[in-house]
Order: sequence, then C-alpha cells, then structure tokens
Amino acid sequence: MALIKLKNITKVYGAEKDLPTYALDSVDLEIQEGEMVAIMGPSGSGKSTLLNIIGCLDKPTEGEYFLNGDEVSQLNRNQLAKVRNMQIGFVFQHFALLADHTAQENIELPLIYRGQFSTKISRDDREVMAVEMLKQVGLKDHNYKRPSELSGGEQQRVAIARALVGEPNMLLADEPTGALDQKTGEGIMELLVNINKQGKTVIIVTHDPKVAAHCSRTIRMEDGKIISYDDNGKIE
Ligand SMILES: Nc1ncnc2c1ncn2[C@@H]1O[C@H](COP(=O)(O)OP(=O)(O)OP(=O)(O)O)[C@@H](O)[C@H]1O
Repeated sequence: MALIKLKNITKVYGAEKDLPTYALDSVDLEIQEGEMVAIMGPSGSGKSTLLNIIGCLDKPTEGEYFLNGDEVSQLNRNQLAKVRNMQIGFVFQHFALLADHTAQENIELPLIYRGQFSTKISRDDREVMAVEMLKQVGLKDHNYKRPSELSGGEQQRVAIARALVGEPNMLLADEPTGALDQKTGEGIMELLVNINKQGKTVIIVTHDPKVAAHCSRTIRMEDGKIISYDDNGKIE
C-alpha cells in the first residue's frame, strides 16, 4: 500500500469571484514509504499547493487523498491537526522557529501539542527526546540558544529536529535550502539524505536541480499538472 495516494486532486482558487485558478488540475500521484522525492516546476505551477495538500495544511476542492490507506481529504480542522501532529513533519524555507523560544523549547513544541491528541508526554521525557534530536542533527550543546543566536544552517537543523521529534511518517520540506548559501544548503541536504536512509519518507519542493539530484525521483509540474514522474538517473 502506498503511503500517499492522490486520486484526481484538483484545487481551485477564486471560483467564487468567477476568476478560477486551477492551482492543481486532476493530479494523480503515489508515493511509497521510504522514498525521497523532489517536486520541481516553474513558479506558480502548483508545487507548494501540492505539498500543502499532502501535508494536510490545505484541502483539495475535488479528489481523494489516501494517507496510509485512510481517506483524509474530507476531515475537519481538528482531525487534520491530529493527522499533522501524529504523522507529518514540516520544514520551511525560512525555518519558522519561535524567536522567543530556545532551540530545545522549539523542538519540544510538537510534543506539547501531542497532548491534545494522544497520551501526554512528561516534561522530562520531552527534554530527553529534544536533546536526542539536537544530537542527531549535529547541534549537541546548543539547547539554550535562541534562533537569533544560531546561523541559518543551524536554525534549519533545529527546524528539522522539531519536524522529526514526534516520529512522523514523512518529512515535507518547501525549499529547505532556499535561504541558505550553497555550502550550508549542501550540509542540510546531506542531513535529509541520512534521515531518508534511516527509512523516513522525504518530499522536497525545490527550484534547485542540485537539491533534486539528491532525491531518487523527481516529479515535474506545469500549470497545476504533473508532467513527469521520472526516476532520477533513468532516461524517460
Ligand atoms: N491562497 C491562494 N489564493 C489564490 N490563488 C492562489 C493561492 N495560493 C496559490 N494560488 C495560485 O495557485 C497557483 C499555484 O501556486 P503555488 O504556490 O502552489 O505554486 P508554486 O509552484 O509553489 O510557486 P513558487 O515556486 O513561486 O512558490 C498560482 O497561480 C498561485 O497564484
């Protein structure tokens, strides 16, 4: 069974103003557990919309989305929040860390929210889990630093630790290296490749062919449609 299965997914904006934009137009897609997939395409082609629907941040106008076999496209806000907290980790271009929280506190946040959906995690357990994640992303001893005291690459590592601490099924990243210089971005990609090698499904929206080259598959989009699903390295 595919981890992600989209059937005929369409997302229309502006239909109520008689100015419809088909951000996604009848998209079919399957992603298996353990894949590392890049989503590429020109600006406005629907990449972020697709990632947001896969990440249950947004709902399609039409179509079906099976996540681990469960149809999730019609869930209400609270149900979607639970799916996100339990199953999905997000990484954004500009890190989206809370400025007044330390690295460790930022990483603990999804574990605190989890108490709304599942058994509460104690403060001690949260600390152990966050400290372990800091070690895994190469930031041992940075626990008490705030985002302003960290470099861009370090902030992205904290964001990756926060995305992974709740052991989601997949990590979704929207231009994760877009705000970083090339060398720092390369370090972030090496980290994401290692995370994928440990079995985590990773999906990355990128404009950068060097980023996509780290992935095993590249999905190309144009005008809200997927125009190719090629395995990297294979001639289509
Ligand atoms: N909230 C919204 N309201 C109206 N139109 C939107 C909204 N979000 C996206 N769109 C439109 O949907 C289309 C797809 O946008 P999307 O952000 O998914 O593209 P993208 O490929 O991620 O672009 P970029 O590479 O520039 O980030 C665009 O035409 C965009 O203007």
